[in-house]
Amino acid sequence: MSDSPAAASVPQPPRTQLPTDRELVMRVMPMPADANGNGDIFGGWIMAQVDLAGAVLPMRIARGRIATVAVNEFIFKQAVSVGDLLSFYGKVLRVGNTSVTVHVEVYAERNPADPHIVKVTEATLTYVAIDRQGQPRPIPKDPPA
Ligand SMILES: CCCCCCCCCCCCCCCC(=O)SCCNC(=O)CCNC(=O)[C@H](O)C(C)(C)COP(=O)(O)OP(=O)(O)OC[C@H]1O[C@@H](n2cnc3c(N)ncnc32)[C@H](O)[C@@H]1OP(=O)(O)O
Repeated sequence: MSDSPAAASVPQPPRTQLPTDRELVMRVMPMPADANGNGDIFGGWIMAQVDLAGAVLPMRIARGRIATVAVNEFIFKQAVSVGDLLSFYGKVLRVGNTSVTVHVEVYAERNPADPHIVKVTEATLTYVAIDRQGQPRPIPKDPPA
């Protein structure tokens, strides 16, 4: 019960708000099949979602095929639970000759009876624009038509 003294003493992650300075690139809700033996969501499942979400802005910029070349940083700040609504926000940090580096923040919306928004994960990833042979190609400089 949430109003018991024992539950009241369980530390809760800080409440926060969804960011307004970056772009919402993906939303997804983890399912029971994505959970580990503790009932939390597998870190590997979260990493796969971050890879997909992180690709959205670089793909727009590269205007074509890209490949993940590096996960520069990955932080699991809070556990994710079945039923959390996960929102992925992206921000471009750097556009190079052939690569785009993005920062992704993941927020969980949980507990509809007493809504909480919690930052659960953040990561920095680099994607490379590739041609049909899988070789790096220059990022287009001209704006899209
Ligand atoms: C319209 C829009 C809607 C979009 C809606 C989309 C929805 C979303 C779709 C999902 C889209 C798929 C998203 C998943 C994509 C995979 O899962 S890809 C699978 C996993 N990745 C791979 O298999 C890649 C394997 N690696 C390779 O093939 C080669 O290493 C690569 C990537 C072609 C690069 O080749 P290379 O010869 O190593 O490249 P190199 O010339 O040394 O460096 C190229 C650039 O990478 C940078 N780089 C190299 N190493 C590093 C490093 N360790 N750290 C940082 N940067 C590095 C270099 O600095 C260079 O950058 P620039 O200075 O040119 O800007």
